[in-house]
Amino acid sequence: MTDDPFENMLAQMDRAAEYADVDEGVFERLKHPERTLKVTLPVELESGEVEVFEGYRCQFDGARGPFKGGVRYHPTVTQREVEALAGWMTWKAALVDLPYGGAKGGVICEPKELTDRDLERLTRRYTEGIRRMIGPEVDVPAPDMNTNPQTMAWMMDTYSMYEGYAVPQAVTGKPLEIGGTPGRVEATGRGVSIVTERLFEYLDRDLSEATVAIQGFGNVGSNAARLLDDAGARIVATSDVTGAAYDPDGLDTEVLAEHVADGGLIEEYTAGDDRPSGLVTDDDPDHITNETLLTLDVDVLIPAAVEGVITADNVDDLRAGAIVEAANGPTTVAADETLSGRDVPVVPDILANAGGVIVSYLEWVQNAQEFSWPLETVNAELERRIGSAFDETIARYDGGETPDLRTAAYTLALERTAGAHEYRGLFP
Ligand SMILES: NC(=O)C1=CN([C@@H]2O[C@H](COP(=O)(O)OP(=O)(O)OC[C@H]3O[C@@H](n4cnc5c(N)ncnc54)[C@H](OP(=O)(O)O)[C@@H]3O)[C@@H](O)[C@H]2O)C=CC1
Ligand SMILES: O=C(O)CCC(=O)C(=O)O
Repeated sequence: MTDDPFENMLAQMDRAAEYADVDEGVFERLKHPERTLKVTLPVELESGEVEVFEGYRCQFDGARGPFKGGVRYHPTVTQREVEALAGWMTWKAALVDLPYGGAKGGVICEPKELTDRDLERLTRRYTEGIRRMIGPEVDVPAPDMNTNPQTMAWMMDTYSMYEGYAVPQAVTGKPLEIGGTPGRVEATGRGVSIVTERLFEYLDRDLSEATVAIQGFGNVGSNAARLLDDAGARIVATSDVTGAAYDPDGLDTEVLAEHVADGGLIEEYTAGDDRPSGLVTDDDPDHITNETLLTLDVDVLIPAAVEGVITADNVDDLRAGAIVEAANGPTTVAADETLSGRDVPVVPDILANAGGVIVSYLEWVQNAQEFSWPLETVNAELERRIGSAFDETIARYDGGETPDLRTAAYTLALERTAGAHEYRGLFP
């Protein structure tokens, strides 16, 4: 088995193809990204030093509509990773039935070592580099790891400067002041929370008695933690890259979020005195490794950081009752087969983390309409769309058509994407 995320995505497709009604020629086509642009990005840093970064934008498949997908800033970005992430975006958009194809962008950099001004220059350089490839009807970037509304504002501004007028619809995940939608910042975490609640309903288990461990406490992990906490679940562990905090009585997700927002590391987190949620614990949390967090005996494990963390090497040690994949690609195919054999429900990434792209779509629609919706409308539409994709996935799995939820989700996504290709035709 492989650590290569692209190979992992292909293996997931192969696994699902056994159960999907897809033309062989079209299926072969779907294994190849449409195009990937590699850009060289010289940036004069605030220190006066010039650093040359490398970035990518991959457009994986555009049969169903404009390409859509986030931009990641991370030291471990590779072309293959960006191509895998663009593939997963394609299956995600198809599964939740958005009129989009899939894309992804990435820049190899360590954002923690860059100042805000460095990040702005890098973002503007990157946007200029991929400018000819993106646009409201062509390819619409959004946030992913280590990018945020400010990054999207710089992208929107750079794109707009070249067009000569403001083009809010060119990116999503923007600040409200320039055409962002209420609800996008927390949308991915909200979607994770909704599908976890739906899974518990389906399994006839009680979420208010459930313990949850979340790897990663960034945008997605922290919002999922807060919303699941609000839904009554007990968040017993979470982490950043430095390590995890674990308290079997439950962590105070509000205090923890403040600690992280103030620049604190999870490995430094202590319970402190200020507990606004009223949660009572006497002790500071234990500090454990990210690897140990994955093996905790919890009702739900939510990987919400990087890909390839649940593998053949640790799957036998996993004790979680269910897995909800907030991160993209956290489980390798080898581990997946073991979990499927053990009947551990795994809500796949293309469903579990689709809340982000759903609300990005709602932002894009509002920009096109030059009209803005209230938060309640956005959240209700998110819940309706992700709930409906959840029901369709369950219907395919529960009827015995597929061995697990991932295969069920992939068969739906592959059939929809292949169907678009069949109607449009493979040849110009
Ligand atoms: N943002 C979005 O809307 C969407 C994101 N996703 C996926 O969700 C995942 C998280 O994204 P997001 O929350 O936006 O990213 P953030 O950058 O906001 O947060 C990432 C979190 O993961 C931690 N982390 C990074 N590397 C590791 C590692 N090697 N081991 C353990 N923890 C690590 C980070 O710690 P530290 O802060 O110390 O670096 C941080 O807590 C990604 O897989 C992303 O692709 C999916 C759909 C949409
Ligand atoms: O909001 C979007 O358009 C895409 C978010 C994203 O990158 C993802 O779902 O992985």
